[in-house]
This record gives sequence, C-alpha cells and structure tokens, in this order.
Amino acid sequence: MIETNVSRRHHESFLQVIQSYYQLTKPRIIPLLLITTAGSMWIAAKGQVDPVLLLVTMAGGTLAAASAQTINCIYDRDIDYDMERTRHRPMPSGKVQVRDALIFAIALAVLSFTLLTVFANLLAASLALSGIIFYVLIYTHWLKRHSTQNIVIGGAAGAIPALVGWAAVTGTLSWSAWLIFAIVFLWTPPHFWALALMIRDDYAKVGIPMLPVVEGNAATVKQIWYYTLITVAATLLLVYPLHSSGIVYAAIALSLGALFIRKSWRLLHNPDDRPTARELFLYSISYMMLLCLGMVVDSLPITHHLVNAAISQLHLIS
Ligand code: HEM
Ligand SMILES: CC(C)=CCC/C(C)=C/CC/C(C)=C/COP(=O)(O)OP(=O)(O)O
Repeated sequence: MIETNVSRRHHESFLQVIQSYYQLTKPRIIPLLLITTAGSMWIAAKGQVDPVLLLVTMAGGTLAAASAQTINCIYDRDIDYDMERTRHRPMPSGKVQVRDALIFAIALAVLSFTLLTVFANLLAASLALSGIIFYVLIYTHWLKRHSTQNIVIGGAAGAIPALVGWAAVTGTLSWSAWLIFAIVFLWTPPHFWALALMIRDDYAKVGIPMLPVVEGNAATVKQIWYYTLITVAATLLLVYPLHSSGIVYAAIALSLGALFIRKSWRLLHNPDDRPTARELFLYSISYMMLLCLGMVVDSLPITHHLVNAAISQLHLIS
C-alpha cells in the first residue's frame, strides 16, 4: 500500500517535470509559426509537398522555436516574476533550474539543426538556427528592454519560419519567400501592440519600453493602423506581380484583410478601449492562420482544376 502511494507520487512528480519543460517552450505560439511554414512550403512546392519533408520541417521548426523560447524564459526570468501574466512560468516559479533549462534548450537546438540538415537541407537548418540566435540576441537581449521598436525589429525572428519552409522545399530563397517573410514581419506590430495596449501596466511596472508605455495609446494605434494597411497590401503582392498565388488566395486575402482593416480602424478611433484592442489581438491570430491556410488551399492541384473548370463554364455561358 505504502509502496503504491510512493510510486504514484513519483509518477505525478515526473509528469510535473515534463509539464514544466513543456511550458518553457511557450507551446501555444508554435502552431501558428508552423502554419506560416506550411503556407510557404505549399506555395514553394506548387501544391504538392512531400509528406516526409513536411513532417521533418515541422519537427525541426518546432524544436528550434522551443529552444528559442526556452532561452527567452531563462533570460527573462527576472521580469517574468514581476509580471502577473508570466509569474507562474517554470523559471520564475523555480520549477526548473537555469542549468537544466539551458541544457534542454541546447539539446533542442542541436536536434533541430541535425534533423533539418540531414532530412531537409543546410539552408533550412541554418535559417532555423539564425532564428534562435536572432530571437535571443537581437530581440530578447538587445531590444526588448531598450527600444520601443523592440517588437518591430524582433518580429523578424517570428517571420523566419516562413523562410525555413521555403528553403526546405527548394534549397534556395525567392522573392515569394521574402514576401511571406515580410507579411509575417509587418503583421507582428498590430498583433503584439494590440496585446500591449491591454497589458501596458504590466510592462510599465517592469520598465519594458513597449510603445504604449512610452508613447501612449494614441501613438500606438496610429502605428497599428499603418502596419495593418501595409500588411494587407503586402499580402496581395503574392498574386500580382509575383503570380505565386491565384484567385482563391486573392479572395481570401481580400476578405480577411478587409476585416483586419475594419478592426484596426475601430481601434484607431477608440485607443483606450481594451475590449477593442483585445478583439484586434484575437483577430490577428485568426487572420494569419486563415491567410496561410488560404495559401495552401490556393496552391492545391484540385483548386486549379476547379478554378479552370469554372472559368471554362463562364466562357461557355458568355
Ligand atoms: C516579436 C514578435 C512577437 C511578440 C513580442 C509576441 C508576443 C506575444 C505575447 C506576449 C503573447 C501572449 C502570450 C501569453 O499570454 O502567454 C502572444 C500570443 C500569441 N502569439 Fe505572439 N508575439 C510575436 C510574434 C508572433 C508570431 C510571429 C507568431 C506566429 C506567427 C505569434 C503567435 C502568437 C499566438 C498564436 C498567440 C496566442 C497564444 C495563446 O493562445 O495564448 N506571435 N504573442
Ligand atoms: C525559426 C525560429 C526558431 C524562430 C523563432 C521564432 C520565435 C520563437 C518567435 C516568437 C515570437 C514571440 C512569441 C515573442 C514573444 O516574446 P516575449 O518574450 O516578448 O513574450 P513574453 O512577454 O510572453 O515573454
């Protein structure tokens, strides 16, 4: 009886340890990073992605992002302890020691690099590694605590998975790859500043110079507005002049974009209204998810067949 209780306790604490390491990787953000990788892969492969390559690239991307987030958790453990939202993370709450987290992060990075080099190619592996380095050194170490432009420049790290996807398929980077990178890059300020408007007091408390803290809500919503407009315009360049996506993607990008602009416009006129900021933040996530799914659907051979059939029907009628 006593032995059973002891083994149950061991079992529970083992699960808690696993859970703590899992939380270090900030797992909720990773699926969207992977969706941007997928959008890029499908366009690069013209709708026919090798399933093994897809699996390997997703796994390599996940490991790289998890490594980057773990190092971020180690570095930011002081401010994470002071902020309500992040206080219960594994580092500030003392569930994982710095040395162990560091070993975990290095193991993840090595695994990611090896997997991508062996089963995809060196360019994809190096891009993922540069994503980790950029996120840790440029965003976390250099900019996050020192510049109101922290997330604008730092946003480049979050856009790298799109390059990884393209590189995994083609072994090179093209204009379209850089455009998908730019779309995620330009989308990041509306995504993050909408959230920062909601939790600016938390950032102010720990002295992180997020734009709403330093320049106020009115200046922030203006910036969000401009970035939203440029993001939506950029999404259309995939159709023209690049011709990498077709009419189905164009319709999706236009509809999603119109809604993005509407929500951003509402925030522009209600800079102090937290529910409006929250609505834009939540929408920004659905927007990126659906936009990338639109890239995938548009690239599929069946979509091309259906579109061509519809166009021939229209010709017949007219
Ligand atoms: C420098 C750039 C970025 C910053 C500073 C940032 C910051 C944040 C923060 C602070 C949260 C709230 C997380 C929480 O409550 O624990 C969040 C949520 C989220 N971010 Fe970002 N983000 C950035 C870029 C990205 C990128 C590039 C993606 C994916 C393409 C992304 C996807 C998400 C998702 C999916 C969530 C919602 C997670 C949930 O369900 O709670 N973010 N972001
Ligand atoms: C290819 C590759 C490995 C790319 C790395 C991409 C990556 C990890 C992007 C994450 C972007 C993000 C959610 C930042 C939040 O940081 P934060 O520290 O401001 O968030 P917090 O306030 O919740 O701690």
